[in-house]
Amino acid sequence: MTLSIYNTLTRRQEPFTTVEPGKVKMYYCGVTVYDYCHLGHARACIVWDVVRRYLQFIGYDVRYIQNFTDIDDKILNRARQENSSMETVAERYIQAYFEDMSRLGIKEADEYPRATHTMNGIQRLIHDLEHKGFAYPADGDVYYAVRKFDEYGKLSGRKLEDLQAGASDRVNIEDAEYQKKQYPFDFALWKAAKPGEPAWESPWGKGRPGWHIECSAMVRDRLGDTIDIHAGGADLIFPHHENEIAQSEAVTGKPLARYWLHNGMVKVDGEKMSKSLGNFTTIRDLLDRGVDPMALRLFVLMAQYRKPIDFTDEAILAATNGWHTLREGLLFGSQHGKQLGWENLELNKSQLEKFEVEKFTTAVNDDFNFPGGLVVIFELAKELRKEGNIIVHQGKTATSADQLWQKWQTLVTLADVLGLTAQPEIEPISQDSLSNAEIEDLIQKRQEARKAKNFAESDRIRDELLAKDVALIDTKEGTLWHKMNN
Ligand SMILES: Nc1ncnc2c1ncn2[C@@H]1O[C@H](COP(=O)(O)OP(=O)(O)OP(=O)(O)O)[C@@H](O)[C@H]1O
Ligand SMILES: [Zn+2]
Repeated sequence: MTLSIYNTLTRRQEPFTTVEPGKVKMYYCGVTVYDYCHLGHARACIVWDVVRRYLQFIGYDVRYIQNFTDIDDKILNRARQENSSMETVAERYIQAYFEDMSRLGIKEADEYPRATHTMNGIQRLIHDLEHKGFAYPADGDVYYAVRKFDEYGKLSGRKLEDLQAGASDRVNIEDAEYQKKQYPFDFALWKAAKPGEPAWESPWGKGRPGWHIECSAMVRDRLGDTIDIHAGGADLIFPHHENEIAQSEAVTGKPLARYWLHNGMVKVDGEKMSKSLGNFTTIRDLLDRGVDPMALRLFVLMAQYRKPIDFTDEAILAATNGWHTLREGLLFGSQHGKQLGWENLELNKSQLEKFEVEKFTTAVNDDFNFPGGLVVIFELAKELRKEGNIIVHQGKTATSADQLWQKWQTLVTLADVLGLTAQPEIEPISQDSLSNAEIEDLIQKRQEARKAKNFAESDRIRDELLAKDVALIDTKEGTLWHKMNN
């Protein structure tokens, strides 16, 4: 079975074919940099990282571009609050983005264009839109005339008439922007400079670009008129991606993207996790609480990528459990390889178990079914864990070293496609284990140390537990713990 994927644009699962054979051009709408990334961003970044890795695994040459939105009202508000500049805020959170994503093992994109670095491309596009009659200036702003683009609404399935009916009682006619627009759903391509805000020279006067135009300009500059995959969270389908299509396709007359892919939301109590709503947990908070980055990856990949997922402590604990099983399988080579006569542990793609690889690709080829791929990975990990136990307890196993080598190579290779890797040197597996009562006692002592603000002691206790394979997760309701070898 070859790869087929669900396309938001056609609302169908379709065979995957590319503009240029063997090559994939992919663009992902990245973060607006005004705060630390939360678990919703983690999901989006993990999903698209794994999609890219998988496409490479099945032989595509992938060019992957992800933007940073570094001009935005939210960034300006943040700069005002802390009495700094838009650049300072943006730089800080771009830096933080790279720190967090490297902890999660996200591969870097080929390029990270920023709105502030794309001013020529943005202005060229607005100029072309104006020239073709899709945009009109209004008092220093420039707006896109949505009624001029016949196909407006084709991605989201929303019709302008319905939008208008739904919004008539919510439109603020006092709003300055509203008064400049010829039609309420026209959107800003360029906004006239406001006092004290950063601004760029342009044919329409000093100002700054709207949000949607930056992505159209970046795609056009970096990847060309038609790309293969345009990705982002499902919250971006309308209006952001609808507007990107309207802008780009009005100018080029060609489809902006062959496939529109959208990841489902991370939710908290049924609501989207969001910076704006304030119901978020940052990636760094979660990892600093002791959750393994690979467990977070598993939390994301255990769900079909388009479906929403609820963030709960229990779900993270279940993923942590899964990760410890998988980790044991991945560490099989470093733990038992010497005894089995393996000289080095280098991976060799020609020595994989073809049948298992096929099961894995058959699963994932069905609309990036990563949970299906994980089933194959977990089967291998459990088999190797069992073999490891036999070796430890009986000194040897009846399975041949060659067979085990193939299994282990296959496991490590397939897990790596999902970005799941284990480091033996920083994750030693100890032999002596603690009783439940001893663990509870140490957790109690750690709580007391934390209450007394003796963080050195509380960290020491956490490390002591970790060295004995007991992981802690602090939650609002107290500390949960988990034995990593179970
Ligand atoms: N809760 C979520 N679950 C999954 N993906 C998300 C979530 N929130 C944001 N994303 C995705 O992350 C990427 C970057 O989002 P962006 O920086 O625009 O966040 P945002 O929506 O402005 O933030 P917020 O809504 O948290 O204020 C987008 O592709 C977006 O769809
Ligand atoms: Zn975008």
